[in-house]
Amino acid sequence: MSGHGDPIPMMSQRGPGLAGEAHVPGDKSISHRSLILGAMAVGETVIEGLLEGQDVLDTAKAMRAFGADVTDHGGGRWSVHGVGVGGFAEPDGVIDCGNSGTGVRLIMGAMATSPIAVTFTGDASLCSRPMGRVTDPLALFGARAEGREGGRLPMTITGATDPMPVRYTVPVPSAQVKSAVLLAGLNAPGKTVVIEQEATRDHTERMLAGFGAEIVVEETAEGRVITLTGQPELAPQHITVPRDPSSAAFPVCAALIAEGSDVLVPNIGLNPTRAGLFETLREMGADLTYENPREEGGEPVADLRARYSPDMKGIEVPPARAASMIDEYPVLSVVAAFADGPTVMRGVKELRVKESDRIDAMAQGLRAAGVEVEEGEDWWIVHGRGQGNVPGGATVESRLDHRIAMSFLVMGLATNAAMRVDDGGPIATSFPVFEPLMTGLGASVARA
Ligand SMILES: O=C(O)C1=C[C@@H](OP(=O)(O)O)[C@@H](O)[C@H](O)C1
Ligand SMILES: C=C(OP(=O)(O)O)C(=O)O
Repeated sequence: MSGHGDPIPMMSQRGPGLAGEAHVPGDKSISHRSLILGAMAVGETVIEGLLEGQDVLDTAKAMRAFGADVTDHGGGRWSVHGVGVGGFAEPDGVIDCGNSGTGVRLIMGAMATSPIAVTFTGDASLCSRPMGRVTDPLALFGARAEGREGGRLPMTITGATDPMPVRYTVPVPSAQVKSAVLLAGLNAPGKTVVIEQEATRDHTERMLAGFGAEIVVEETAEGRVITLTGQPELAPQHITVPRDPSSAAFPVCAALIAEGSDVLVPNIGLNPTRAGLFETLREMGADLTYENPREEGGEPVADLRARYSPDMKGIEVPPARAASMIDEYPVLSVVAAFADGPTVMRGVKELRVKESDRIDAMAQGLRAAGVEVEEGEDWWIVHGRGQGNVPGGATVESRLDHRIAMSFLVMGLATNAAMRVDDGGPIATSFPVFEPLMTGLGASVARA
């Protein structure tokens, strides 16, 4: 199990409101995939705007351990000299994916059809998360996994020597599982078919097509059927990473709840498989607009403008939207506390197996801040108190979970008394510039 530095206690409190432009970093999902597919291509892939958060840096390190040449040119520009599909070398040491579920699961898929044995580990959070959801389908290709009970890290995967293509229906709505199977399918001869009943983020499919793989996506009565032809030669790409909507969520939600705010968050990727939060906020009555909508690098992009919205109402979030905003429920629950009436969130069992059990982590912190929350295994309800009526004044545990830490720091910008988190360290996994970005907008967020 890898370590984590000394805790960084942080606090936030109400101030004059947020103003200005918030330039959030590159998309985490797309950054991981750029490095992994770059490492599986032949030749030099150039990546602009890579997220330099710890999760992605751990994936870069792993790609080097497999033999790819990964170089940081500064200013977010990186290059990867790939080793080709099936060209991964057996790493000398353990692959430590830190806090990153996406990193470990995608890399397991990428190596599972090569004849190498790889031991994976991570921090205490990652070592508590389920890996069976990935190792089960990888076993169908012929890979073997040996780990701790319950399919937990540390775990050694021995890749298939004679991989077979598979047909697999993903049993949980998970882009990580879908992607692991597709990446494994790259080095299996013939057609690998993945079926998902609920559409999840489709960055892997889009990027595989961009690298020249033969990939067909069909909407059928069975679900979304993705067919990948194995053993292509992937052509290196020039990738510009759009800015992360999951990071944009924090300054956007802060502006909606902090009195007097008016914030512009430019160049945000609005792929429909990711933009569910913004639709939900608009349905709640948020003053949130998409300015200058356009297409960049095959992804829809717009500038988001968020203004203080004192009259938001609680709503029932459509469960069908869950996958498109799965990482945004923690910060949505904060906004819901400032809306009038209940916000009902159903069909969200996956929240219990993220970096923390996010329903439990948010429910406990919200209650400590004076907000009533009800919960069940796959649902929760936040009873909004309305703007100006949220007490706050609590210290909450971030549980090695960046989104929990950032959500409560956003909350403290509008509660009657300051909010504190015991450890803001995990924020560096996805949003290393969170603190200067927020203070640059005038928010009172600080180490405490
Ligand atoms: O594929 C990805 O990049 C991700 C998929 C989601 O996880 P699941 O696949 O577990 O839902 C999401 O929560 C995670 O932050 C990133
Ligand atoms: C769930 C998340 O990431 P991962 O699964 O990659 O750890 C997240 O970033 O919210």
